[in-house]
Amino acid sequence: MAKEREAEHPEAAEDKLSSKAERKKRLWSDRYQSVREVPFEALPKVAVIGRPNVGKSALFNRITGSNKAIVFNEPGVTRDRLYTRAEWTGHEFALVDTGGLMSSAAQLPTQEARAQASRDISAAGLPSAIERQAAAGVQESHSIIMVVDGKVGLTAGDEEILDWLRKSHSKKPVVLAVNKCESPAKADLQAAEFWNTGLEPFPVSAISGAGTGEMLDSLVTKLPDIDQAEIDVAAPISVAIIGRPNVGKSSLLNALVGQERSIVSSLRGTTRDAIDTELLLPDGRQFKLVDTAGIRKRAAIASGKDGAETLSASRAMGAIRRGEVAVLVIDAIECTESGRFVVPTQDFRLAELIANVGRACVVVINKWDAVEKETNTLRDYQKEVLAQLRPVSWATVVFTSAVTKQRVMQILDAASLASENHRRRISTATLNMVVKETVAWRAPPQVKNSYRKGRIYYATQAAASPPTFVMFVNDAKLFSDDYRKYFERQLRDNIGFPGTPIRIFWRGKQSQRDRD
Ligand SMILES: Nc1nc2c(ncn2[C@@H]2O[C@H](COP(=O)(O)OP(=O)(O)OP(=O)(O)O)[C@@H](O)[C@H]2O)c(=O)[nH]1
Ligand SMILES: Nc1nc2c(ncn2[C@@H]2O[C@H](COP(=O)(O)OP(=O)(O)OP(=O)(O)O)[C@@H](O)[C@H]2O)c(=O)[nH]1
Repeated sequence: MAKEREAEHPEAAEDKLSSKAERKKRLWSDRYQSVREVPFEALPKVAVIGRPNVGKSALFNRITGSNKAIVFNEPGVTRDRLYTRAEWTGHEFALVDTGGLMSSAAQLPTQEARAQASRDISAAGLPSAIERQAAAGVQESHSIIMVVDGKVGLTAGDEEILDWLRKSHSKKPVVLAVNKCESPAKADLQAAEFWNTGLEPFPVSAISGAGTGEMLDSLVTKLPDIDQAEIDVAAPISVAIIGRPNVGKSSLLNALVGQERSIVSSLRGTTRDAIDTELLLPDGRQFKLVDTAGIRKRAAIASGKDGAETLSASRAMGAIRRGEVAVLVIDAIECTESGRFVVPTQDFRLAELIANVGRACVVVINKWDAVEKETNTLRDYQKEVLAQLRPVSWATVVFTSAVTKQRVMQILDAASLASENHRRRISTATLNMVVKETVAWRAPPQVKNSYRKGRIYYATQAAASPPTFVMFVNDAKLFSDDYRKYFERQLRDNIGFPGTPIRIFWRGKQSQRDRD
C-alpha cells in the first residue's frame, strides 16, 4: 500500500525520507539523554541511623517501598554491605542498610558481653547505641537520616549520637526524622522539642507514611548529583566468553588480556573455580571477564591428552548468567567445512540460550586467518551469520584471529556498545511517539468475521537489562505473532538497540482484570 502511494507521489516519498532521517536524529539524541541504569556504586548513599527501636527499619521499608525486593549485595573488598535502591521525585539514591546492626550490642545475651561491646565501642569513640559497622555505614554515606522517637521525646542517647555526628561527620547533611508522629494534631507538638538539636525536625510516621514526603523533599535537595564519569568508572562491563570446545576461547582470552592490559587481576568468586579477570584499557574502560577459570582449566586439559572434553550445558549457562554480555565464539573452519558457510547447530543452541536468558551478545567468528575467503565482503558474511543465528539476529559479528590478533580488540568495542544498549532506558514520550508512528504505518490486524481491532493505548519501558516494554492494549489476543514481529522490527529500526535482546509484553485489559 505504502509503496503504491509512493509510486504515485514520489515527492511524498521524499518527504517521508527526510522526516524519517530527521526523526532518527531526534531519537538518537534522545538516546544519549535517556536515563541509564545507574549502578549502585555511583548512587549517592544515605544512611538511616538512630537508637534502637525508634523505627529505623520501618522507615527504611517505607522509603524503599516497592523497591524493597531489589536488595543488592555488593561484595566489597573488605566487607559486605547491603544497599537498597530508592527514588524520590526523580532523585535516585541508595539506602545503606545499617538495620539490625545498631541494636545488636544491646541485644547481646550476657551482661558481660554487653559491657565488653560497649567498651569496644567507646574505645572507638562511638556513642553507646552505635556499633562500629553502623558507623562504617555512616562513614561511606553522603547524607544521613537520623531517626528519633516522637513518642518518647529527645533522649540522652539521641544527643550522644547527634554529638558524634557533629564531631565526626560535620560535613554530612543530616535530616532529622521524628518518627511515630501519626496524629496530625499532635505531630508538630511532638516534633517541637527537637528544635533544641539545632536541626529542623520533620514529624513522620514510618507506619502510616505521614510526613515522609516532606522529609524526603528536604533530603533530596541535599544529595549530590550523580557523577556521570563515576558511572562509567564504577560499572565494569562483565563479559562471558562462551563457545564449544576448541573454538579458541582461551586463545582469545590470552590475546585480550595480553595485548592491551594495564591492570589484570584475578578475582576469586564465591565458588571455588569461578575466577574473573579484570581488564582496564588505557582509555579507562573496564571489563570483567567472568568465569575465566573454566576457560583456563579446559585449555589445560586440551593441551594435555584429552582435547575433546565436551562443554557442559550447565557450565555455559552459568557463565551466560554471570555476564552481562555473552561473547559467543564460533570456529570459522567448522563453518566453512562443507564448502558453503554454515553455522553449526550447536552454536545455534548457544545463541538461543543467550537470548532466552536476556543477555547482550557479540558473535565472534574466530580462526578467520585459517579459512579460504570467497569474494564476499565481510558485510555479506555478517548477514549470513545473523540470518543463520536468528535468536541473536540483533548481535554484532566480529571476524577475528586469535593467532594474528586481527580485530581481537573489536570484541571489546562491540561488547561496550552491546552493554550500553542493554542498560538503556528511553523516555515514555519517545516510546509512545514511535508506537504511534508504527501503528500509523501498519494498523493492527482486524480479526476475521469481527469488527474487533487491536488498539494500543500506551507503552512504557518497564525495565532495562534487557530493555523490556509493556504495551497496554485492548486485547492481547488481537495482536498476531506476525504483527508483533513487525512491531519489534520497527522499534529496533527507530530507536536502535544493537547488541541486546528486547522484550515486549502485550497486556490486555482482560489479562489485567485476571491478575487483579
Ligand atoms: N506508632 C508507631 N510505631 C512505630 C512507627 N515506626 C516503627 N514503630 C514501631 O517501633 C518499633 C521499632 O521499630 P523498628 O523499625 O524495628 O525500629 P528500629 O529502629 O529498626 O529498631 P532496632 O532494629 O532495634 O534498632 C516497632 O514496634 C514498630 O512497630 C511509627 O511510625 N509509629
Ligand atoms: N588458525 C587459528 N587457530 C586458532 C585460533 N584461535 C585458536 N586456534 C587454535 O585452536 C585450538 C583451540 O584453541 P583454544 O584457545 O584452546 O580453544 P578453547 O575454545 O579454549 O578450547 P577448550 O579449552 O577446549 O574449550 C588451538 O590449537 C589454537 O591454537 C585462530 O584464530 N586461528
